[in-house]
Amino acid sequence: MARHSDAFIALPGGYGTLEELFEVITWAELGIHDKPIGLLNVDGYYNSLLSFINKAMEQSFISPNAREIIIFVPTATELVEKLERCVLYHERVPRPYT
Ligand SMILES: C/C(=C\CNc1ncnc2c1ncn2[C@@H]1O[C@H](COP(=O)(O)O)[C@@H](O)[C@H]1O)CO
Repeated sequence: MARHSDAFIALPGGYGTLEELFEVITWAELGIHDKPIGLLNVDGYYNSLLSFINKAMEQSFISPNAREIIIFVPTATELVEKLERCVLYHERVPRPYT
């Protein structure tokens, strides 16, 4: 399923959502895919996760480049716009893993 996707989107969710989210993030960090990953941050649901990730970056556990893997946006419209821009960009880049 991941291979056939153009992008990944996480809505507010629990352990299952977080597990799948971090799986595709770590795959991106490892270079297994270069597809955009969006978090729909409805009513600030993911604000505390964003703070934690920023703290991990400040303390050098997450690199600034890896921090940029995730797109945090509050609305579906904004998320689709940003993901479409990323997909258009990535379609111009050869994908060695496909
Ligand atoms: C082995 C893998 C995943 C194992 N976990 C799940 N597999 C299938 N469905 C799941 C898993 N965890 C949660 N779900 C369902 O998704 C919905 C949202 O879950 P959340 O915990 O509230 O985010 C819910 O319907 C769960 O039943 C492969 O990596």
